[in-house]
Amino acid sequence: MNAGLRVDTSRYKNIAVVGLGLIGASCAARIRQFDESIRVFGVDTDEVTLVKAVQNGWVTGASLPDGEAFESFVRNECELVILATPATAARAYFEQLVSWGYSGIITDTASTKARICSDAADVLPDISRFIPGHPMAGSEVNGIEGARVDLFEGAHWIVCPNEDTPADDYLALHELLTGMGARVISLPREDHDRAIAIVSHVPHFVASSLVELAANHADDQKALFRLCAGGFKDSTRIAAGSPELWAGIAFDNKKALHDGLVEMSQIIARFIAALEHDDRAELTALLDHSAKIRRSIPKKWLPDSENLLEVRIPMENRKGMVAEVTTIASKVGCNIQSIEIDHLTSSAAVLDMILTDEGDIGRLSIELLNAGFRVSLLPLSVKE
Ligand SMILES: NC(=O)C1=CN([C@@H]2O[C@H](COP(=O)(O)OP(=O)(O)OC[C@H]3O[C@@H](n4cnc5c(N)ncnc54)[C@H](O)[C@@H]3O)[C@@H](O)[C@H]2O)C=CC1
Ligand SMILES: O=C(O)C(=O)Cc1ccc(O)cc1
Repeated sequence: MNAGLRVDTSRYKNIAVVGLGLIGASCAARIRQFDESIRVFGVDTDEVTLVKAVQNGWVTGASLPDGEAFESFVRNECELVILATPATAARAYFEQLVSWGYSGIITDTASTKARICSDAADVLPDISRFIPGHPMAGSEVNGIEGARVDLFEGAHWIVCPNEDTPADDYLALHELLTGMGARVISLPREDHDRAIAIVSHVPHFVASSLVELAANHADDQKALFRLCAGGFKDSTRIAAGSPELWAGIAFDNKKALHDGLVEMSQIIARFIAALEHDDRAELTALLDHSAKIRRSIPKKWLPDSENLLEVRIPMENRKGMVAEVTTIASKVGCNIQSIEIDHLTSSAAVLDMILTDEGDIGRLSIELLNAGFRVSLLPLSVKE
């Protein structure tokens, strides 16, 4: 790897986690395990949750939202706020943080991005301080009881930088999240809700529908549900999630969820039609198509080999460069293990990314070149 003065990206040493439920407490626990020197201040409306977080050693301080200790932490120490409440609660925190003169970075974990981004834009005097995030890991067990230190291990964590996002802030967040075991994917915030409707929100409502179907046919629920094999359990686990949380997600992403469910009903209608027409070939073709696609999804996203690739791109005062480059890398399936800025001289810097052996490197180079970047690629031996 090239020598040179590195920007210190591990600079988040004082982090506030607001909402210590499944996601927030898992974040706090993992951050503390990753680096004990990081101070994590936890905030929740539920006092029992605060006590558990402190007892487990997942936070170094904790208070209710109106606690003086929270205000003092934000005013004097805090460099990063992670909002891990339902999305509807975020606006009040943006307002509170602004009133306390907070100028550090705010990120979040909400399942939808439109509402929280619009609230941030309304409230924050400088929208570049908000970098939206969304871990694609979770569970049907909500609250701190469901929290696990390894929840994000190997999971994708969507981050939505845009042209306003300062490179150093994005890089520092990337460093923290990869340190927590997650694999960071950049996605434009405008594309997030439509994409996630298909892979998360529609599946949740389909899972609930399957449970409804079975319930409609269960005189004695226990007897019918005892017949469930793994398939039913696999496809319905998420239906046990918090109804309040999911109703919130549904209305925050109403149009995309609605359109996805309509499309889903059209797909089911094709199965119904094939049955009605005794069309075995059509039914088999439909099943074959989805079986092939399902089999091609890896159980775990793992690099093909331990080979790493260093990608270096001169930085030419181009606004939003980091968002653009990382979004292109995510689009072609490349996994950025680390990303840093090499300041070669006072006026010349290079964006330096280490990629694992995944994705379409050829397409990455072409897309970066087409976007006007000068790119150099260097295979790295694992021992370097
Ligand atoms: N459940 C899941 O699998 C996933 C959830 N998310 C998102 O992460 C966020 C948190 O979800 P979960 O952790 O699952 O929810 P949760 O219900 O497990 O935890 C939420 C926590 O926030 C607290 N809380 C609620 N309102 C608050 C407020 N105004 N101020 C401070 N604390 C407050 C609650 O007491 C609770 O401890 C949501 O936006 C959700 O959409 C993201 C990925 C996965
Ligand atoms: O439990 C699971 O498998 C999930 O899919 C959890 C989940 C729930 C909500 C999200 O926004 C992201 C992930």
